[in-house]
Amino acid sequence: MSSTQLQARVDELRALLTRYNREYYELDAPSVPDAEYDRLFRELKQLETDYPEFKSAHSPTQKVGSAPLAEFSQVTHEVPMLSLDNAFDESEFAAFAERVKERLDTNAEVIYCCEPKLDGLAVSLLYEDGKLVRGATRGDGQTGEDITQNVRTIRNLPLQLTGNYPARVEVRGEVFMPVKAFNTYNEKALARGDKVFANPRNAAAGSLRQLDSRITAQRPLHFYAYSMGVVSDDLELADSHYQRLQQLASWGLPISAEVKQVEGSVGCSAYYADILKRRESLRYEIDGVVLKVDNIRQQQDLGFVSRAPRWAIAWKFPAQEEMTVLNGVDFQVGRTGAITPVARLEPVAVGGVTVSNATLHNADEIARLDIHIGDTVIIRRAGDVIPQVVSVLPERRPTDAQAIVFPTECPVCGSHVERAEGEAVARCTGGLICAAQRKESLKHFASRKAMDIDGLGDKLIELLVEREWLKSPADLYRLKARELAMLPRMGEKSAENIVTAIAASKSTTLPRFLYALGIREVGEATAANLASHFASLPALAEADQAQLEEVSDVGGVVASHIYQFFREPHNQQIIDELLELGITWPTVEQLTQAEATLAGHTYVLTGTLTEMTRDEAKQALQARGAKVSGSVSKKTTAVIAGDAAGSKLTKAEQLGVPVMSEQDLLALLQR
Ligand SMILES: NC(=O)c1ccc[n+]([C@@H]2O[C@H](COP(=O)([O-])OP(=O)(O)OC[C@H]3O[C@@H](n4cnc5c(N)ncnc54)[C@H](O)[C@@H]3O)[C@@H](O)[C@H]2O)c1
Ligand SMILES: [Zn+2]
Repeated sequence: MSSTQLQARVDELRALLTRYNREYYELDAPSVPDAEYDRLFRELKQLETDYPEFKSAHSPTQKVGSAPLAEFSQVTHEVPMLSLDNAFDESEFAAFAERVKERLDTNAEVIYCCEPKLDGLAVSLLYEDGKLVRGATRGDGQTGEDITQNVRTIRNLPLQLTGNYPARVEVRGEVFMPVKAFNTYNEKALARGDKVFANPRNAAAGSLRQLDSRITAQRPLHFYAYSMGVVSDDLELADSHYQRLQQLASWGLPISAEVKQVEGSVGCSAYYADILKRRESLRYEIDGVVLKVDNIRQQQDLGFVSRAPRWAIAWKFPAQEEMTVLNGVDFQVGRTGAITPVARLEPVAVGGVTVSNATLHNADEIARLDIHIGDTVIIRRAGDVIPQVVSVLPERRPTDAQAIVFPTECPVCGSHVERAEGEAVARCTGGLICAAQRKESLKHFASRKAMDIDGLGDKLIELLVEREWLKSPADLYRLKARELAMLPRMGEKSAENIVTAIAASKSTTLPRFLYALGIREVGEATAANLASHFASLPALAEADQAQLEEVSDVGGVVASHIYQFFREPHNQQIIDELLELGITWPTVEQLTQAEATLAGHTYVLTGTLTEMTRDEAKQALQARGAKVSGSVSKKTTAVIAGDAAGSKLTKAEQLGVPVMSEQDLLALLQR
């Protein structure tokens, strides 16, 4: 590279890092993963080392954090709050440990204090006479933001010290959001339609740096102390960092249970390996371990460089977030027909493994991320959880990026895909024939409240599906005892029993058969209502949406599920096969005209009845052909109001729907 090219690269790196610092420290909304930031930072540092003419005190490599936001009052740190140097692998850590020994001019093993590197944000807490009087962020290391009111809301942070504490002490530590709390917070935010946080570190920073401390108070933040700033001299401090942490603990300050004293670089390596192994089981997210020379005198001998102490290093774990390119999207069909978009990624190492797939959850998530094929995306893989797409880098979108089109047909069976109103999940409607759903729909079909096939357990169904003996419920009725008997652990006798039970299930009832079909949201009760309303299967299959909604307990969503089910030719075909194979039921008695005195009327029950329960009233009305609905509309014939009737009564009055008393109801039922 020519000197002009080098200068251009240095300028570019500085501009990028300055921008990323602002996004990360000031806005709590980074646009690139830490791994990318770290790569650029190291590249710049290397260039500045190799070509000292590019060195500058204004370079991001010489600075800590970012300037405090003007919205907050400012706090000047009496002792600067620094950053830490990083090691990304064993050899970098070994080089650090060597340098420490050389600088201390010792051959003896150095004692280290090892701590988890909590991934949150650094705070400074000032205690005077044991009382918390001020809390501040690190800011640019010299000046931070006054967040006293906010830190006061952190539950495990003492407002008053206990035991034998010094008159004045500045405590430093990390504020973070435990992983479980972070997940719960995001789930709720998603349900409310609020902004979600990309990771626990952003959640902690965004929650703590609020102008309104009431918002901070609602966020599940946590604090661990890891060092001291200035301390008044009325109390003697230990000359070991580890011992000082114990002193902090004795004053009531929470410290991590993972803090450990070890000998030399061998001890540090073992600590690193142990914590890395347990990383996922810790309650909080960590991005590495911090290894500190334990002896305070040795710390002082080693001193500082511009942005970090020479006596400590952050040995980072493999990053849990990385960036890569979205090459395409596949749509997978789950056991219940739910269709999940899966991102096909350019393979990338995340959290120590190569990731080439990530879930995109559903169509809403695709819209929320505004993700296109060809986009550069940030992937997060924490623990055993399926990798997630956190965000998209819109500025890196290529011109030929393609929008993601959700399929209208099931990729497995070709059935129509349905997405119910108000639901995030899209589903395949081919429940009976869809290979992806075969096991579940067959288990349901055979279950006790459905076709009630004795002896046909879940395990056997799974085996039969795996062997492809069962592709649809109709295949059940074609099974031969002789074939079944060849299965492992199946005697001739039990094979015969099963075939007999299958044959016996042929004579069933219409409600059972409807329930067995596994139409979404059609439970036993709805199946029974459908059967008595339509009396025959063809009548039900031909009913339109409005006719279906006339059935008691059938609302718009259920009606649409039923309607769609019978529009699917595959489903109709299986039903025909089943009937041909001999499934029968006694004709359902439709109400005679004489019995159906209330046919075509819809009633709504509200309040407490005295002569009967609401359920009894409902059954009595339904027995006379009426529909009983849960909500009042213009179509309601009348609202029957018992004692303490509420909003439904008001609604009826607003809509001009007649209101009847319990006495009126009794009279109606007498007719
Ligand atoms: N994604 C981005 O755009 C972006 C931008 C800026 C910074 N960053 C990330 O932040 C890092 C730099 O941040 P930094 O200057 O805060 O340094 P750092 O996070 O690498 O290390 C210093 C910090 O570690 C924390 N810490 C946690 N546990 C500790 C312990 N036991 N003892 C001492 N300190 C402990 C403290 O908050 C301290 O300030 C980068 O390496 C990068 O990963 C990312
Ligand atoms: Zn399907």
